[in-house]
Amino acid sequence: MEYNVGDGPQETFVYVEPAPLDRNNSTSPQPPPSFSGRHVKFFNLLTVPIELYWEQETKTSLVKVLRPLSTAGITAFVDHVFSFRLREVVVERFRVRADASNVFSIPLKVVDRMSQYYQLPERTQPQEESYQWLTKTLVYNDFYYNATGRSFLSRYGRLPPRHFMWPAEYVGQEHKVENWTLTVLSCAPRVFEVRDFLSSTEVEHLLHLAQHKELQQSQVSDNAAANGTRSSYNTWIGRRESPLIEEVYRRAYNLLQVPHTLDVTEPLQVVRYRQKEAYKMHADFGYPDPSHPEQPTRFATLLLYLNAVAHGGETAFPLCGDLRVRPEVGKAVLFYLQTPDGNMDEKSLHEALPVIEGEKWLANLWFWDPVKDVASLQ
Ligand SMILES: O=C(O)CCC(=O)C(=O)O
Ligand SMILES: [Fe+2]
Repeated sequence: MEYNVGDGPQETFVYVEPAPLDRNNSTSPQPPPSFSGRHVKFFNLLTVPIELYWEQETKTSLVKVLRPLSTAGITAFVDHVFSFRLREVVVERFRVRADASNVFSIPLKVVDRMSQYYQLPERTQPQEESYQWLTKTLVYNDFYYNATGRSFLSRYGRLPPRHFMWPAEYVGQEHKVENWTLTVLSCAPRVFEVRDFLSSTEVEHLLHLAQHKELQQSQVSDNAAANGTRSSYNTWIGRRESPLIEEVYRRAYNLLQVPHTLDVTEPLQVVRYRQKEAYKMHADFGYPDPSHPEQPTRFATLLLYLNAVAHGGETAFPLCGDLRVRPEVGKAVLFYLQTPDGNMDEKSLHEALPVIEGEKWLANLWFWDPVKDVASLQ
């Protein structure tokens, strides 16, 4: 794709999603989404915090406060309206669209005028750097959206993922790693299942370790918006807690073909959902500080199901038809959070449906690209 973000014409590789194939190599249409929502990314280009509100007919509610020169992402429904407010004044309104990019900012041409009008502080040197990256990203997003039909949810200049990605050319395609088989459940996003990834001894061991720790109410990074988003409890299990756990990590690294030497994962997060508990639609990736040269963020999620749920509790991927994965003891599900050009994959939005009967136990293992750097997230 050719583009120009102000440094002269340039060319780059962008990922255009291929039509999925069926087993006979003929193209089959991508199933339509069963969810009328989108991932929405907001940019604050000002040197002061900006408040993001959700505007409903009868009330408005604060979603979050964006720090100066930062970005934030949320999941929202098409046609919902949001606003930026500065000193209680609405400075911009945005409507979530089904047929356009949902990357939103105060228009570039009014940033300076607005800064003067409100007598905002001048940009410091690090803020100036972030400002340059963010404005280039906004310009790049227009080119990217035209070429790919997707919003550019990464930062301009971010490299493609350094890690290997398994191809997903058709549903049912299989890849073998050691004694395990990755079976493609969806091509966009790339979702794979691996049955019997954990032995029953490993599952019992993980449950045993988790049950002996104190479970905490699950958190999400953006608290204000998240009230009611995630109702489960969880705890964390580090790699070195036992030889059996170390073996699970080793196998997971092999499954994804990522280097063992790098600190590419977070600790295992074991989650318990009781009846009615759920995790509403969300993205697992986050946004690093725009000035961070590596732009570290989550790259892939490996879900490990630790029990079979009597009723409910499926993991749903509603932006690729209505894929629902049923928990089964020892089953793993791998999905990528990025596309091969380093963009964040909006289609990886997913949801843990409410448990209707029984309990659900699951572990998340999050892989980072290039390496874990939680402190970089805004
Ligand atoms: O519980 C599940 O099925 C998915 C959990 C999840 O998406 C998360 O914890 O980020
Ligand atoms: Fe998730």
